[in-house]
Amino acid sequence: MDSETIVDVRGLNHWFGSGDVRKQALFDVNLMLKRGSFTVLMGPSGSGKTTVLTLVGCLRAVQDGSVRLLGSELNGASQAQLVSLRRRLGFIFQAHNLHESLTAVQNVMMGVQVHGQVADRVAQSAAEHALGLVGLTDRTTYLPANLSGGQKQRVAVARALVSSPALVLADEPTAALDKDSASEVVDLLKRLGKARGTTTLLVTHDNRILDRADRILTLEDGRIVKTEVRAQD
Ligand SMILES: Nc1ncnc2c1ncn2[C@@H]1O[C@H](COP(=O)(O)OP(=O)(O)OP(=O)(O)O)[C@@H](O)[C@H]1O
Repeated sequence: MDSETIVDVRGLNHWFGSGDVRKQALFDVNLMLKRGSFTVLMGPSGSGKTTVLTLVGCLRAVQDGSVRLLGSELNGASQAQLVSLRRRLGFIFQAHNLHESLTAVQNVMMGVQVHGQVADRVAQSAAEHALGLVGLTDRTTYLPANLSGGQKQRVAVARALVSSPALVLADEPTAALDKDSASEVVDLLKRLGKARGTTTLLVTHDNRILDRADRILTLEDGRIVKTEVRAQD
């Protein structure tokens, strides 16, 4: 795998449950993400999108097939290896998952401090910078309760990007947002990702996002049934 390939998934199968209720959720999934690309994974509810994202994100164990992430094979990797790889990723979820008792800047600082011992002063300055990039310079001391849905999700984007992860995994990041906020959040992810060479894999039902993607993969019943490549500026 060359250094431009961030994720390489081959022949990935996955099952949930055991015995009579064992059910196959993924069938022979193959996908490759190149450095700096912005890929959207779409498909109906239950088609397996979140399962793919959680396997690539080291959030569940690979059962069958190969997932190479940043040059490391996840199938058979130890918990310690998975934890250390997970630290190199940024995650954004549908619900922003901010800590309600922490201000915007403190939430983003946590994105720096999960990576180990970083002086508060250094983490704070990185967090303030990241909040500036998402247009929230004047909201750094606000608690989540005093921010709009779009602003909270922008804080979540800042938190995911603050430590310059190689790969950002986003699961339905715009589901709870109105049209304008959704566009803003996706544009930010795309623009900041391109500027920093971050690779993005974004799971969505949201058709409003599709014109931003370099590549759109469609999953149905656990299989990738379509790959569309979009010309980008
Ligand atoms: N923890 C689990 N236990 C049992 N079955 C599961 C589990 N998680 C997912 N599944 C099943 O695996 C299949 C794929 O689910 P997954 O959540 O990946 O789909 P999805 O495309 O992300 O759906 P949605 O858009 O509704 O989030 C579904 O049939 C689902 O019911």
